[in-house]
Amino acid sequence: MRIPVIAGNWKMHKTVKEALSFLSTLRSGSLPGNVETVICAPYPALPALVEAAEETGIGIGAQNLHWAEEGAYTGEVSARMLTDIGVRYTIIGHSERRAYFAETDESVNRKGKTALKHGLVPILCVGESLEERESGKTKHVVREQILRALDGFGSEEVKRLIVAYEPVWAIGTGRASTAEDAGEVIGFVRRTIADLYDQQVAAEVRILYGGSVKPDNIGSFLAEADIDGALVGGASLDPESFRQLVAAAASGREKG
Ligand SMILES: O=C[C@H](O)COP(=O)(O)O
Repeated sequence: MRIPVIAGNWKMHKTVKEALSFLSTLRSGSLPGNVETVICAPYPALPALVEAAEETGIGIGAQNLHWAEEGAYTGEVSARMLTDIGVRYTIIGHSERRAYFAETDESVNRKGKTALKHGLVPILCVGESLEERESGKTKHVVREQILRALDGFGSEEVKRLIVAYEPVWAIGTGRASTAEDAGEVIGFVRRTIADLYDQQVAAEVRILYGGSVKPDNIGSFLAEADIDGALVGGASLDPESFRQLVAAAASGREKG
């Protein structure tokens, strides 16, 4: 059975103080235990969040990492620096990094390998632009992103991955995909993984939807057989809204 995942991506929001205040509010209520709950925060907040999240069951993640072990890469952060402070997840290939920071499928692939080597769980983001969608290329684009990102990955590595399907046009726009469309693309991603590996591997990989997920629409996404949770931007910034997202995932049915 696949455990559902709710991952918040705070993007470039929250100082250390604001991050700790969020966690303190979140901790003041109960969080269900049968959901893998993750917060991907800006680097400066990570050490304090890891410490504050101890014994809460909440995993802390980065939003990016560098693929090299170490070296002359000004401004970058390595996998070892993240694991050293207790970070357990990292987003790779978010569309904002692809669009604004020249992230390529090749760098995403290298980052994924480095993350796995160091025991981090990569949250691999894929998704098509509006233009690609309107020209009927969604599945082609997503398949290519998956093939290139997973190039050279073994079955055991892929099982540890979390994939997030995030159509670029749905991110931060308030215009979410329909649950049916998202379910169809995510089913296609699972079949692509089954073709590349096998059914068992595909059945174990958690695949999330991301793009304008809110407490009032998450239920429809979670009702889709292949959708295992959500990667959430805006609605993860408020502790009450984030709690509602986690609660919705906890009340869903088991999948896989
Ligand atoms: O990583 C999260 C996504 O970019 C979704 O952001 P959003 O929920 O603000 O649309």
